[in-house]
Amino acid sequence: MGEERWCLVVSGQEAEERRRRLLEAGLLDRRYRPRQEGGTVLLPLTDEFPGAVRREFEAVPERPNLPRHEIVGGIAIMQENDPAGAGRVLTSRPSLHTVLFPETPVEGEYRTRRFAVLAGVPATRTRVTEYGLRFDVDLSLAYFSARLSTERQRILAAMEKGERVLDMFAGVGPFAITLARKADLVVAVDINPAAVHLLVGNITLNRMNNVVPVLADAGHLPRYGFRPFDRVVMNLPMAAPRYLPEAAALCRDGGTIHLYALQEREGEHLPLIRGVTRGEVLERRVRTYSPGKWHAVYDITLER
Ligand SMILES: C[S@@+](CC[C@H](N)C(=O)[O-])C[C@H]1O[C@@H](n2cnc3c(N)ncnc32)[C@H](O)[C@@H]1O
Repeated sequence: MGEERWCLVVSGQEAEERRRRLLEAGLLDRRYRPRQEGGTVLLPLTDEFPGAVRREFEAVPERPNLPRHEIVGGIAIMQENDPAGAGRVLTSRPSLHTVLFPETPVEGEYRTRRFAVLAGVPATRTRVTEYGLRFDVDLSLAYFSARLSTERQRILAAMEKGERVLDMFAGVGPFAITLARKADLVVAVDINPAAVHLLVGNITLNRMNNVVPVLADAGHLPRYGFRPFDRVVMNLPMAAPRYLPEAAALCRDGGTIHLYALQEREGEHLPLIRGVTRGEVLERRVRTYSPGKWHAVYDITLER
């Protein structure tokens, strides 16, 4: 069949999480294709590892040198306006139906982009699978980024079962629906009607009966009489700090606020956070936005 390699044998359920962790640690051998054996998944390793066993693997066929792109479901988003390269990207994976080039940056209140179609069928709508959940997205109508999937899993892991969660800037629902796996209730708010329309579809698609979609301005939420939440997610890096007073008013004492913010200095938003809240604050870098600027997340645990 193939070549004998070291590998880890994991259950189907934990395969995606283990694959991601091995990849992050540089231990997954990407030259070979993971494969199933009975009810288990075999993950090829770059080296011998405690618990590793020897199995045969098929090598992944070499890909032609492709231009840089990001994949969102069946759509590839190119970094350069390169129609010839787009054609090669399109044929590199059978799952792709469209290759787009962003003509604008992420902009406006709805945080959307305008795209040119470089190859494939002219579409901005696609279905994304993330950790077993499915999301219908339309990249020209509502924001979506697959790059935040690790963040969603981090918050899910930090949650207790049965929490009440508020997602103040929910978009098509990736945080809200992910966190609904553990939450008792998730209130998912967005100001963009197209995002809320997709969110409603995604709630149905994932058979969630504990997510309440709300079309509203997050700044108006304190006046709607919600009972305080255990956790508030604020994923609007350009402007979320402005809404911290509302988030603090909606979060219970001892609850947690996850504030995503764009910054160019460590601790840039700490003075504002200290001015509005009391409690423990942990700051982490999430991803680079542009040279010298990054998205940070501040996990704020309110004092009891
Ligand atoms: C960066 S996107 C994040 C969406 C989603 N959390 C995700 O991870 O895909 C921010 C979202 O906030 C929404 N938004 C912007 N201003 C808002 C406001 N004042 N109230 C509620 N939603 C708002 C936008 O429409 C957009 O969908």
